[in-house]
Amino acid sequence: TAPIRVAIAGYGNLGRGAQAAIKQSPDMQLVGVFSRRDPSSVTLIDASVPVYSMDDIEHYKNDIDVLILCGGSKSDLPEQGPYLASLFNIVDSFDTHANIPDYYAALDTPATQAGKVALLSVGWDPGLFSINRLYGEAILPAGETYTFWGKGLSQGHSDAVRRVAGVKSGVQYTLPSESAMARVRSGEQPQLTTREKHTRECFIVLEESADADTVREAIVTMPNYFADFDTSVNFIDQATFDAEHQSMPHGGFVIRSGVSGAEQANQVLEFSLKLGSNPGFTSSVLVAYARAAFKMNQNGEQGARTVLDVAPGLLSPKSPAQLRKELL
Ligand SMILES: NC(=O)C1=CN([C@@H]2O[C@H](COP(=O)(O)OP(=O)(O)OC[C@H]3O[C@@H](n4cnc5c(N)ncnc54)[C@H](OP(=O)(O)O)[C@@H]3O)[C@@H](O)[C@H]2O)C=CC1
Ligand SMILES: N[C@@H](C[C@H]1CC(C(=O)O)=NO1)C(=O)O
Repeated sequence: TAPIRVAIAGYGNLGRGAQAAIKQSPDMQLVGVFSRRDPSSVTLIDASVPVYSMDDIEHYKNDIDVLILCGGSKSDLPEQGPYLASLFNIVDSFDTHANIPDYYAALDTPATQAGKVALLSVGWDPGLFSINRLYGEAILPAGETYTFWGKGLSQGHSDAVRRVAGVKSGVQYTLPSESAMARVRSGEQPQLTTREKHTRECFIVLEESADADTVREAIVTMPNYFADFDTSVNFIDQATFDAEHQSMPHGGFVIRSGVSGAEQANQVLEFSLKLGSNPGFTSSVLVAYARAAFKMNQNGEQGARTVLDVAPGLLSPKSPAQLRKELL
């Protein structure tokens, strides 16, 4: 069968990872990369495909089976998603959790009208962690669910600080509360506030003219990203940033602690990730779900979907018969 024709929209950490993941997918062909920047200024991890201007993407409507959106959730996807969903099957990693219902609606209308699938909020949280929170609640209705991240680099929060006026470079690390995790693992089932579970640590290089207090205030009060957390903001110079903040490890776990069965036994469901590269993993999830989005559309589905709507078998390049033979 013909390869699935894939393209990438937005070429940053996720975009680079998506190109690498597509190379690992024998059933896919990368058609090209689209960027808002001047294509001649965008360097691919390998120059095997053209870089096009995002302004021209409509002209490739019939050349792309599924488009992988790798823009930032803070301000790129809210603008790009609805437009691109009117042209292509898309997958994206939108992760501003509080805004997912509104963003879902904003994609559903154009995707339905275009007869395309828009698979949003794909990744690990939201994404694989969402699926495991669902398993936990559905299978162990009498219980509590906890999610912990880090210590590691959140790309969503790093993208968000980079969008603050006066920030030249920035990253954000998420630190889980050791005491909160210990209480959960002991089976206590504590009621924990957002602030009791994680703290956030930012490292920022300021633009020449920027005021540190103004930048710090804009970050720590930022709704949905920092306002509900104890957040520290550390200002460093570019040389230190370049030397000490280039890797993007992360990870975390979802744990459901509940009771079930005639004997009302204690049951624990846990799913964990240990990521050497947050973008390298997230983009691999995006590529697997790009395969599923294409198949769903081929099967006649249209409109917005999330990972909670996707049958796991669709993620695999293997046929259902092969999967039954190999994985059940
Ligand atoms: N659901 C999940 O589990 C996860 C979701 N995410 C999401 O992924 C999003 C993207 O993360 P990430 O790839 O790290 O973001 P980046 O900051 O690396 O890239 C975001 C966009 O910025 C532009 N860009 C990239 N590099 C440059 C540059 N040097 N100069 C100018 N513009 C540039 C690109 O657009 P263009 O090419 O058009 O200029 C790119 O699409 C995050 O905002 C987060 O929300 C990330 C991890 C997990
Ligand atoms: N979407 C997150 C993926 C995980 C990481 C995270 C956090 O550290 O707050 N929340 O969810 C990311 O952008 O890295």
